[in-house]
Amino acid sequence: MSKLRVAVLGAKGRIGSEAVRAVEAAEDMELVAALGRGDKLDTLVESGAQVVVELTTPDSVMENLEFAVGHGMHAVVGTTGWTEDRLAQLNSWLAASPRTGVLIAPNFSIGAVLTMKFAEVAAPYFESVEVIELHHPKKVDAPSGTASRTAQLIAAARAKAGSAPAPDATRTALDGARGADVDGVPVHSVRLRGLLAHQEVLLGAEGETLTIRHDSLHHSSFMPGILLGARKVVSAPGLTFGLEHFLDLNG
Ligand SMILES: NC(=O)C1=CN([C@@H]2O[C@H](COP(=O)(O)OP(=O)(O)OC[C@H]3O[C@@H](n4cnc5c(N)ncnc54)[C@H](OP(=O)(O)O)[C@@H]3O)[C@@H](O)[C@H]2O)C=CC1
Ligand SMILES: O=C(O)C1=N[C@H](C(=O)O)C[C@H](O)C1
Repeated sequence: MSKLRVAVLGAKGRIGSEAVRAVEAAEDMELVAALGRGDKLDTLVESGAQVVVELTTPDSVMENLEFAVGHGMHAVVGTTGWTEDRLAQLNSWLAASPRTGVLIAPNFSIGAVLTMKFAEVAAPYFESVEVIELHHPKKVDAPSGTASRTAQLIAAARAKAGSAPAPDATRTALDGARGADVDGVPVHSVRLRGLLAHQEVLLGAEGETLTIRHDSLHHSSFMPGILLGARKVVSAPGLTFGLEHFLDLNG
C-alpha cells in the first residue's frame, strides 16, 4: 500500500519539530515537506503532499489553509486562534473544494480530549464551574484554545440542561481577577517557567467539589492524535472540529 504523503508547516517550532519526527517514524507515512516561516508554499504542491499538518501561529494559519484547501490538500490543524469569523472563512474555502477535509483539534492529546468530555458531562450537575489553564511562558495566546473550547462545551451543556448562572457575589474586582469570560464560564490563564500544557476544571456544589485535571508533560503527548488525524482526515471531507469526532469515545 502506498504511504500517506504528509507535510508539516511550522516544522522548526516546539510541536512542529516533534511532529516531523513522528511522521518520519510512522511506517504508513512519508514526510514530503517540512516548512518554516518564509519557505514557499508552492513546495507543498511540488512535493505532492496529500495532508498538511499546520502547527504555526494564529497570524499564519489562515494564509496557509487558504493555500492548502485551494490546492485540494487535506489539513490537520493544531494552531490556535479560532473565531466564528475564521471558521466561516475556512468553511467558504472548503465549500469551493468539496472533497477536501480539514481537522481542527484544539488539543491532540487523548487526556485533554477526555478532560473536555468529562467536563461537559459533569457541568450540569454542579452550581459552579471555572477553568484554569497553565502553560509555558513562551505561549503567545491566552486563554489556550483548549480552555476556550472546554468553556464553550461546558456552557453549551449547562444551557441545554437549563442550569442557572454560577453564583458569584463579586461587586468590585481588579481587571482580570475573575479571569476571562468565555460564554459565561470564567477561564484563568497561568504562564509559568517549567510548565508545558495543563488544565483544571473546577466544579462545585453544596458540600462537595470535583476537580478534573490534565497534564501534558511532553510534546510527545500530542503525536498519536496528529497521526490519527492525518490518517482519518483524508476520508472526512469538510470541517471536523475536535479530535473526539475521530475517536470512538462511547465504545
Ligand atoms: N492542538 C494541540 O494539541 C496543540 C496546539 N499547539 C498550538 O500550535 C501552535 C504552535 O505552537 P508551538 O510549537 O508551541 O509554537 P512555536 O512558536 O514554537 O512554533 C511555531 C512555528 O511556526 C513557525 N511559523 C510561523 N509562521 C509560519 C508560516 N507562515 N509557515 C511556516 N512556519 C511558520 C514559527 O517560526 P518563527 O519562530 O520564525 O515565528 C515557529 O517555528 C500554537 O498555536 C499552539 O497553541 C501546541 C501544542 C499542542
Ligand atoms: O501552546 C501550547 O503549548 C498549546 N496549545 C494548545 C492550546 O492553546 O490549547 C494545546 C495545548 O494546550 C498546548
